[in-house]
Amino acid sequence: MAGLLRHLRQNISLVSSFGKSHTKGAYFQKRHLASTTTTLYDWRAADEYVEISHGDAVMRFDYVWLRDTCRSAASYNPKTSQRILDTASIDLNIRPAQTKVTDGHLSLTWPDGHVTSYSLSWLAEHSHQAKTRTVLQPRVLWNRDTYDAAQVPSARWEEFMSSEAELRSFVQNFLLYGIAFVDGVPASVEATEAVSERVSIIRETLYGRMWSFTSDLSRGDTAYTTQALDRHTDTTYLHEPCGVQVFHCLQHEGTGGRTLLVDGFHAAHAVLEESPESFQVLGRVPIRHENIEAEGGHRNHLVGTGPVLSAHPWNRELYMIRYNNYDRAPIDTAPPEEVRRWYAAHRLLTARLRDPGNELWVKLTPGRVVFIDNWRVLHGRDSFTGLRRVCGCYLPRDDLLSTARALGLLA
Ligand SMILES: C[N+](C)(C)CCCC[C@H](N)C(=O)O
Ligand SMILES: O=C(O)CCC(=O)C(=O)O
Ligand SMILES: [Fe+2]
Repeated sequence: MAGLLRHLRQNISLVSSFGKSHTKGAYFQKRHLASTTTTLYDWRAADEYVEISHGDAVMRFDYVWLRDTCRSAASYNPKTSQRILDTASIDLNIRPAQTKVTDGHLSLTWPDGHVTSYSLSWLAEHSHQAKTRTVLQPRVLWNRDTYDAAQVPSARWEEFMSSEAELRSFVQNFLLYGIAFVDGVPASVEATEAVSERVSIIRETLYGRMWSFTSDLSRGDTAYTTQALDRHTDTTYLHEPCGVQVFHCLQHEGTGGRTLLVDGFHAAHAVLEESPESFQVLGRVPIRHENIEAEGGHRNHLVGTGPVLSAHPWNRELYMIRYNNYDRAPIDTAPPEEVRRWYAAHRLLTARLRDPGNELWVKLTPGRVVFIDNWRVLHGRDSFTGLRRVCGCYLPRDDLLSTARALGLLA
């Protein structure tokens, strides 16, 4: 238990320490765990695996994995980046007839004569050990002061739509901070759609593809009123909540209606520091959220299940927070003693999320489009008076990450 907690803390703090030692550029280089000079590697062939040592890393590759992962033309098609080899046909006890390392390459000759070759640096990069030591997505956790101090630039509509460099730096900022802005966008649904499609495909939901809403209760949800909305993430009632939310306030003649943004990972990190047990409970207890509409021509009953905090099991890196107290369903997915612990943990997380120092308030105005990482950053709004119309859409997370990788970013 103590070991696991230490492990948790190390890995989560890795995420935040990226913030402290934030030097732009270093984030976006592809990490190479190993140099290609063979002299830096030690290797040894055992009965069931090859072991490669590099620095203090000892990496183990089982033979069945080495056969399955073979990148030769007969096993893998580089044109489609797809496997050809039928994995189920590999003898699970396969052993190479010959194993050697020359010029920084491991080569294995299998009993049927087929030769598989890997560069040691490629193997090191694809080792389980490397994965447990690195974060998938470097992030800068923020509160109001650190976000303000970072002076993250907004993208400009014209450049954003035409220049790949502008798009790339926008996506970079989105990945690091979980929010990013585009300024100078024409105040229309069409332009908002164009700006969104520049980043990814649009995710259609029960609210449609592009939506535009005002306080007319046209849907059975508090968003369609003038009331304040406390911080939350959207679409928690989907098993896979929408990855990104795009907002563009097209019109507001009245008072209030400011947008609240809170870095959920920063708050979760504070919980981990204060109470690792609470952090674990929030990652362990599956809860449900629901969206029920039975009036006004809409018939929906969506239910999504998942914990408040989700982390990758191999490195304990946080990748999603689900937090919506409006849409949360009765908790019947855990025994009473666990539920009691969950409420205490939820209270602590809520306190951190409500810390005024963590609140970033912005007034969205026509022309300023915000992209919010709905798996990380919570949003809310002030109550307001007067006519206010907001449009936007949701984007699937995978497709935004795909764009990021295609632009050469680490995601
Ligand atoms: C954004 N838009 C106005 C279309 C929908 C609002 C959905 C609100 C819902 N309670 C949720 O959190 O998902
Ligand atoms: O009105 C707003 O600014 C945001 C409302 C909201 O939370 C939503 O539409 O998801
Ligand atoms: Fe919302």
